Amino acid sequence: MVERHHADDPLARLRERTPVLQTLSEAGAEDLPFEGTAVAVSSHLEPKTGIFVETLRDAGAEVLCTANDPESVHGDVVAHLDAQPGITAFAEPGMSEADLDRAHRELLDREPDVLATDGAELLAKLYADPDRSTDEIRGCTEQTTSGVSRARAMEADGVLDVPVFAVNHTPMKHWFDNVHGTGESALTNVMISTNTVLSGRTVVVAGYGYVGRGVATKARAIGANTVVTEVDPRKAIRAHMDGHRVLPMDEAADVGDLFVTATGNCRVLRARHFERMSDGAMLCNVGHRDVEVAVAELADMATEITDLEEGITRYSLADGREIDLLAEGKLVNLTGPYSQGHPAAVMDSTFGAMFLAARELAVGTEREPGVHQLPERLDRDIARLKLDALGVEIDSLTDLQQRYLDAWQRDEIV
Ligand SMILES: NC(=O)c1ccc[n+]([C@@H]2O[C@H](COP(=O)([O-])OP(=O)(O)OC[C@H]3O[C@@H](n4cnc5c(N)ncnc54)[C@H](O)[C@@H]3O)[C@@H](O)[C@H]2O)c1
Repeated sequence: MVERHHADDPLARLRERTPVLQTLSEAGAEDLPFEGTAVAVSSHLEPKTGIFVETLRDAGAEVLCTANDPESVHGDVVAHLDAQPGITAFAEPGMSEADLDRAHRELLDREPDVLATDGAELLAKLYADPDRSTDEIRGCTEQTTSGVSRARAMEADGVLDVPVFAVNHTPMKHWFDNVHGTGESALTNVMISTNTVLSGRTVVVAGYGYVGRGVATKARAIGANTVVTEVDPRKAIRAHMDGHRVLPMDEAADVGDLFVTATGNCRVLRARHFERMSDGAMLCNVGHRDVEVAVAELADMATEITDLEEGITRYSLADGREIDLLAEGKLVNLTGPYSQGHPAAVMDSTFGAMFLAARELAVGTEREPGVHQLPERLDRDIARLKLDALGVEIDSLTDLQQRYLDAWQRDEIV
């Protein structure tokens, strides 16, 4: 992980590159929509999250921030945030999973009104403790695919009694963040940390959702041969029609040079696949935490495990093959040695959508418990702010065009 060294303000450089959040921050400082509201932010505590936290605070919130992954806590960001009025950090660099668990409990003891989560861990902790009341919680806004599926699982179990906005599922999030942000940052990290050229190599991508599609498309764009594995027939045909080779993982294991898991699922790469991989194969994960590669099975097969360099662990197998695991099977774009997460330009719209979702929970009409789509008007608001920031202008419908689209007897109009 790269610590930044802007002595006085580690967020300074990123403020310039997050125009959507800066606009929301300026408007929020006038209206103070979050006044009297405590917002708990649980995310990767790195600079872009820091900007999000400041934006909420500028708009009147008391912000309680914590990590969702101990590996992605940036000490300079935490110190900078914690020193500001209206912000309390419940995280520290080098913390263990047990420390993080304790930090989450301490944060929840402060009884936040709104949760803004990445992975829904804080939401799950809330319901895991039967002594905690959710009566005063106005809702949660969830940023990522895995967190939304977790919230849906809570809803299906009849546990969830607050509204959750599935921010991941709004177009202004997953069209850009999952596809371009993860796609580019994952491959960049692999190439830098392994000093590898991917052109001409075979990249196997497990999962062809938004993230997998981004990784596979960008890998092919830089000259790699791409193979996709899937369990959903529609996603598989989409990958096929997009020009990737689709194979079961048992066969893909034979041909891959680099394997990238992007499924949100567990044990996608496991012993039966490691047995077939070629010498020098590299494995990494950009999907869900550290469960997509069965690292313990790889360790069981190894006669020697060497920390080759930061972020690369080499597993030497009895038959002489060596397999390199990147970032210990954790998210390579967020916890790898050179990781800076997603580019600021992408997180600007993601956190912009998170901000509007949290504001809707704080001051909008009360919603039923359950998982909700972000209202389309808010998604469009983010798109407009983003276009303004880019200086890109678009056309608008003429009155006649609008009437034409609204009519079913169209011959009378044209
Ligand atoms: N690293 C990051 O910065 C980052 C950013 C965004 C999302 N994510 C995570 O990436 C994961 C994928 O997100 P998404 O938006 O693409 O989700 P998605 O639901 O659109 O796609 C996941 C795909 O994986 C497939 N899949 C499930 N199990 C599989 C298996 N065993 N083998 C092959 N394919 C399988 C599914 O059919 C689906 O098509 C999630 O865990 C999400 O939280 C990570």
